[in-house]
Amino acid sequence: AVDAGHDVVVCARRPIDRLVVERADSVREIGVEVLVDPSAATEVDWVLLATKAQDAAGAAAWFGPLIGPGTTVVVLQNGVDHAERIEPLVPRGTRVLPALVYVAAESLGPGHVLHRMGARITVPGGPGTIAETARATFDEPSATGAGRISATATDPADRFAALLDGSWLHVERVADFSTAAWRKLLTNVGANPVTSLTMKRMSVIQHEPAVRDLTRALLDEAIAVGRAAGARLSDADIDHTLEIYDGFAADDGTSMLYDRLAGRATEHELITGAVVRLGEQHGVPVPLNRAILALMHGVNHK
Ligand SMILES: NC(=O)C1=CN([C@@H]2O[C@H](COP(=O)(O)OP(=O)(O)OC[C@H]3O[C@@H](n4cnc5c(N)ncnc54)[C@H](OP(=O)(O)O)[C@@H]3O)[C@@H](O)[C@H]2O)C=CC1
Ligand SMILES: CC(C)(CO)C(=O)C(=O)O
Repeated sequence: AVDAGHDVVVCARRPIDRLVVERADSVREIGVEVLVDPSAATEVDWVLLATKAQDAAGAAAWFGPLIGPGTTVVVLQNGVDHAERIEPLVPRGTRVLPALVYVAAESLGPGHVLHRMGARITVPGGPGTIAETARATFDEPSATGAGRISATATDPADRFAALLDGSWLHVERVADFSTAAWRKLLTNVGANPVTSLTMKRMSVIQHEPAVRDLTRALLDEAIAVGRAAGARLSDADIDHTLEIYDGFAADDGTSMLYDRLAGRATEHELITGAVVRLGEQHGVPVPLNRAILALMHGVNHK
């Protein structure tokens, strides 16, 4: 948003001296205002919510001062139920825009982020077809989903694309967001718990045959649940997701691994938990995801 020319205020829970984004070939300090006290915040056009799902309720103190009738809240989190999760926390009638984040980043400390790969954010609305989205990559959105944005756009998805126009991020707009959200969930259903449980990076899925077989089986169960829930997924999504995992560097991790390495709570309920809950709801057996969920509960046991 800074690159697109906007004033950005970071609402943090602890002071940050500098905001630094590191990439393989660059280190950049980003100029932003940082607030730590919600009473210092004022109404804004956009709230970009990027906490872990379990921290959203804790961040709700910011919503009162930040949100007014013209505000749109973009939920930049994993999972398949962004709006249902956040709507109870914001004033009734607030526009909530779910967003699928195809940006892999590792927090290296307060205000210090390592951007590993990806530049795509997918939101609901617009012309993008699901067949094309299936071919999109972390860096490149589908051609129709990234199409022209009208300067007078009123749809929240178009307005969000316009907001980030001129930045390095590509906002992709898709008509069938439910399928898109399930497809993004697949990128997490295998890699996130497997890396977090093994405490290993992507190479464990890329190169350890038994782990790869387990990952394939976790994806297979999740696809059956997604289809029962109405997502237009097919068996081809297993290979597509494994190709995505193979596209990571061997030492890339996942947000759930980074949380475990830092001793923080993990987002397993949002990912494996969603597959297990919806599997129960739709009568689809998910024994492997259920076992993985139990182990994630164990990892988070205090
Ligand atoms: N990391 C990744 O590669 C990807 C992550 N995602 C998803 O994006 C979302 C964000 O993940 P990620 O960026 O990894 O998360 P991080 O944990 O790195 O960042 C979340 C930030 O939220 C802050 N926060 C938590 N509670 C509050 C609060 N009450 N008030 C203000 N700030 C608060 C944290 O502050 P503090 O620093 O004090 O802990 C932290 O800086 C998750 O849903 C994740 O699944 C999706 C795709 C890729
Ligand atoms: C692994 C990645 C980048 C996508 O699979 C992700 O969404 C996460 O780390 O939570």
